[in-house]
Amino acid sequence: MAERFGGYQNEIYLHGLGGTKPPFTTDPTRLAESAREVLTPEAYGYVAGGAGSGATMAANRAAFDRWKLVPRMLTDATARDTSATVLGAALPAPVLLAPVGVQSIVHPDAELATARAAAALGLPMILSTASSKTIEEVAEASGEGPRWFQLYWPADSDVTASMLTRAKEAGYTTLVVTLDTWTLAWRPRDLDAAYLPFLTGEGLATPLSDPAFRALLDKAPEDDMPSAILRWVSLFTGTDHSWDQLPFLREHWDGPIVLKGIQHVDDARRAVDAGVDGIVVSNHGGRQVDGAIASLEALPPIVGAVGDRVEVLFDSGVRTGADILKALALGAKGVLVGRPWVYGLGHAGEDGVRHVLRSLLADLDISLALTGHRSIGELGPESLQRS
Ligand SMILES: Cc1cc2nc3c(=O)[nH]c(=O)nc-3n(C[C@H](O)[C@H](O)[C@H](O)COP(=O)(O)O)c2cc1C
Ligand SMILES: O=C(O)C(=O)c1ccccc1
Repeated sequence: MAERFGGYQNEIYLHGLGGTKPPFTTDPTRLAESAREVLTPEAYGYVAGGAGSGATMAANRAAFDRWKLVPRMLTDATARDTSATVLGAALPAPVLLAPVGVQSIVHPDAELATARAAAALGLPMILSTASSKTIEEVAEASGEGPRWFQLYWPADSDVTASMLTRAKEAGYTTLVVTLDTWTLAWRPRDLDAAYLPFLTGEGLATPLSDPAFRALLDKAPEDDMPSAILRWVSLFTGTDHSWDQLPFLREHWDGPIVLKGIQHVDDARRAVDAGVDGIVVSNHGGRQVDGAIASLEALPPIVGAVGDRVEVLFDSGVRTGADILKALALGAKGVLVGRPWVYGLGHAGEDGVRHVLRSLLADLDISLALTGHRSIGELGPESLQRS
């Protein structure tokens, strides 16, 4: 395991010896601007944008800056191990690909490319309900890689049950239920461009191919796409569910269930009471509630309240290896990463996703070493100082 990910640094330098540079930047802070050059303005705006004024997106980053790592010396971190077990899955690092819908807007290979890149590294790709390739197609592309499925919970129980059955049959083991996007936020960039990718039918591959969904339609989607799209939108947006409906998901799912979008300590407690296996402390990358607290600020109190009863994962704003160390030191068992690899996908499909993930994992491995830790388990509050 030692040096497995950090080895990407050597690989890049050795290529440099032959005059070859990496495919695009290794600088996580420059990924967005470099992707802007290769994406359409609408696609870029959709991926990079946040809700409202962007205040929550900025707060997510500012919160990481308030925590600083305190390096330790002479700890013999030459041989180290980034592996971790997340919800029963043994992973080479506690890093997951956050569910991201409609990937065809950034690259035609879309979720298939992402699935291949994730599988090659052994990291779970959490497949969005709003994918531009079907669950079955993406499962096949995942090969031996771990398969997690994200549910946007439709307002129809037959459709919900059908999609869960398909996911199970396609080999998905862990269910991530996203709670914070039961309706779309006020997103000025997309509104100004009158742009909503799934209103073109992109991102609806799974529902459009679903027998229970098709049974609700008067005409097949192929014969009347606008009606099919509107029907889907009415099922997935505008209707919220309630805590007492969670047993329905448990009845239709055998593996771990994770609730994504938790920010309040009391909701974390309710999740525990509901008997779920994990939660993702997330504000959807600042794309939903403008003016909400930074997701990293929500993490420590939630870990304090429920961390011993449920696995707490984290996302929103993770960009660097140091960010991952900080979230893990504050008690997260794993982190989800969203936009960075989407930019990689836009740049170069599967190779682009791989480059971004390998860069992030190498940065994680090297940062773990240079702060004096030999394993993920050694990280804790004493690894950090708040400033
Ligand atoms: C373009 C885009 C599409 C997304 N689609 C979904 C989705 O389909 N389901 C979901 O649960 N979260 C979705 N998210 C949210 C991510 O899963 C994740 O919470 C967020 O991107 C994390 O923040 P980060 O981008 O700062 O890493 C999306 C995010 C982006 C940027
Ligand atoms: O844009 C998003 O953040 C998102 O979660 C989403 C919602 C519906 C379809 C695709 C993505």
